[in-house]
Amino acid sequence: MKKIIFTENAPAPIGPYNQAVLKGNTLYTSGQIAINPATGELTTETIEAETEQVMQNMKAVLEAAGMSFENVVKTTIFIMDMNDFGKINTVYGSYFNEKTAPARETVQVACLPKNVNVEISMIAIL
Ligand SMILES: C=C(N)C(=O)O
Repeated sequence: MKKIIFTENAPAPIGPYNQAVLKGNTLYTSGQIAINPATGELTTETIEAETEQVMQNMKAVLEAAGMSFENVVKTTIFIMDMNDFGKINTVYGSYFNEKTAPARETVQVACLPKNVNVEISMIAIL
């Protein structure tokens, strides 16, 4: 049996998916984009601010499942421009201990929902 995770502290889904699904002790999150859940507006002033909003949204989803970034074992980062790689890494990296950071892949894509610049999904284990 799977458990649907929902929190108002992260943006509501903008399509036919849930913020996250817990199956057993494994949490599969949907990709988060930089929608501010308080306003419904995108945070895209800078790539750093955008990445920070994405990570804050993800933090809320993890917490709604009783987890934190410590529980994350794998992430995927989708970006529009590989030139942003360093700036995104700086913000993303501030959420993890370098020695215990999750596995990850980063891919540049042609387009993302709402024309954002970064989307991140995660897998976490209790
Ligand atoms: C934002 C998303 N996670 C989506 O559209 O799939």
